[in-house]
Amino acid sequence: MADPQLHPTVEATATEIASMEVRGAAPIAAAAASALRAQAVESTAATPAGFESTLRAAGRRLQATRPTAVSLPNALRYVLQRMDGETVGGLRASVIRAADEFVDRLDRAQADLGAVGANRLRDGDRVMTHCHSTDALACIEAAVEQGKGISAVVKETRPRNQGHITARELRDLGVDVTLIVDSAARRYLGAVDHVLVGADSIAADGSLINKIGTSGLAVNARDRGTPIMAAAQTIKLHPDTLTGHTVEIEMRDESEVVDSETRAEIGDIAVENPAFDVTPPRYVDAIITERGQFPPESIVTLMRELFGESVGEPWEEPTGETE
Ligand SMILES: O=P(O)(O)OC[C@H]1O[C@H](OP(=O)(O)O)[C@H](O)[C@@H]1O
Repeated sequence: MADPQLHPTVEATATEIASMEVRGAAPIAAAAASALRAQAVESTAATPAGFESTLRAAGRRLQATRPTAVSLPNALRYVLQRMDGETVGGLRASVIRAADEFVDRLDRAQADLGAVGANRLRDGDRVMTHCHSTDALACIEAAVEQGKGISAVVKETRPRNQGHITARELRDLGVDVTLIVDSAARRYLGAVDHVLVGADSIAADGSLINKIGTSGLAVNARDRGTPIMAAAQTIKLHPDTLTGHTVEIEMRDESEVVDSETRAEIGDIAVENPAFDVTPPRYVDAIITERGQFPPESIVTLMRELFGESVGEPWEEPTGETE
């Protein structure tokens, strides 16, 4: 049941993230920060403690939607750790400021990352993509803006076919696009210059957590000698993995894989639908961030610089202070 304290925008955003109407790690982060902002703007809390408690409840509601993309908790951390003030008005202003700053930084980071990624692409290059990643597309967009001619082989990316979104967006950029089924990827790998994917999370050891199918693609790409680059803003770096935590892989509903008619036909056959997989760092050539490109094994240095060794969960109520 919806929490009556929560602003309708928080509920709506949480529902849209869970149903994947809002999807892609960066768009999810922006939506979550904006939802906290809406909660702050219209909060009717009478006391500073009440205001903070409601913002944390909104954070918990958003955090509980999807488990794999770390951009979501990183967005909540950014905003909630900057919530500061002695009065409701002061607290409200701090949340609005932090949310606006976060979204602004996100936009700038993607543009900066795009410029870094574009430097790896030469005029005439052919790129293979998997799923739909706004960070990955920013690299191709920047290359096209530099006047480079780029063509693309786009994997459709079952079960939700987000490759179709990539195909349309690349076509609109003027890229020559060929759409293929996922199982055709190996056949085309010898004829592409790069595999370019996004990331939902990057672990401290440089592992790439991305849409299911990425790891098989990366192994095949290595076998064919095709370099693989992952475009990932630093909000995709997973700080919990610094202390040994693993990244939870989201299991989604079987209805994304089989329709109800097929479900009835196949009877008691189990269907599983993992949304992501883990690509070991040795299969990834470069992680492209707004801070430059990194070999996966060195990403831990950047993570320590950005997060330190400890990260909080500012959406949790401090012990003994529930309201
Ligand atoms: O942040 P951007 O680059 O847009 O997307 C990053 C990743 O998010 C997507 O996951 P989903 O479609 O939300 O399950 C894909 O796995 C994509 O590579």
